[in-house]
Amino acid sequence: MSLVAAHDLRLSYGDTPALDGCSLSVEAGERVAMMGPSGSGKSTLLHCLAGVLRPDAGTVMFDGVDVVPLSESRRSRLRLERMGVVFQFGDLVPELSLAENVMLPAQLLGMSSARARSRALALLDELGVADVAHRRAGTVSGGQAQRAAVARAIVHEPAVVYADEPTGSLDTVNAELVLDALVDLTGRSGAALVVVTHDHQVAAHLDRLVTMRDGRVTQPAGVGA
Ligand SMILES: Nc1ncnc2c1ncn2[C@@H]1O[C@H](COP(=O)(O)OP(=O)(O)OP(=O)(O)O)[C@@H](O)[C@H]1O
Repeated sequence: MSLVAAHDLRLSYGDTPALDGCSLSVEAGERVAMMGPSGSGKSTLLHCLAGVLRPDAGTVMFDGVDVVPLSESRRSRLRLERMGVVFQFGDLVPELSLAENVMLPAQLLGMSSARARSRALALLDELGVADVAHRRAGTVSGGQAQRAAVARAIVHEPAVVYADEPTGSLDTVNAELVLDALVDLTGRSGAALVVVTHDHQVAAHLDRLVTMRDGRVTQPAGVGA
């Protein structure tokens, strides 16, 4: 059984179809790059997989449970317990320090402050931002914030991390650092990873590339050629 299995998803924003019979499966521990033209539905799919958006039709099985019919609070709880998310512009709490932001999911899941703090600091150290761990998130650079967002997505050892253009707002050096960190940390923890990217080099580092077009996952042209 796949860890994630989305089947025949349909979702429209008013008259605009974003997903049109979209299906995707992700195995436990598998790392998948998702590419496709702007507007092809990548973000919408990721948000459905993470249970943030509810499709108009279709199923999103996560570890054997269809998340679509679940209440918003149950989807939030499942996301907190089993998933990590990183979005393009991060979404850290600006008034909290980087360390406090990273600690949040672990603390919400009942980890003691001391243990959550030491895990957060170890991750931030590994990501090269230990020196700014105590700075408020609103006062650090985009690259530093994005590395903290990666740490926050992984601190509670989720089964899957969804990353939506996590490096889109970063320069090349920071983009590489953030992606390397995502790939490395998910690899070591055994988490699956689905990352939306426009960068073919990133895709080349992952287990599988899927492309989206017109609200559907298609096979990439030329695979195996
Ligand atoms: N909140 C929204 N309201 C209305 N239409 C939306 C909304 N979000 C997305 N859309 C539309 O849904 C379609 C799919 O958008 P989506 O953001 O999922 O694509 P994407 O592949 O992630 O694009 P990009 O690479 O530009 O981020 C597009 O036609 C887009 O304009």
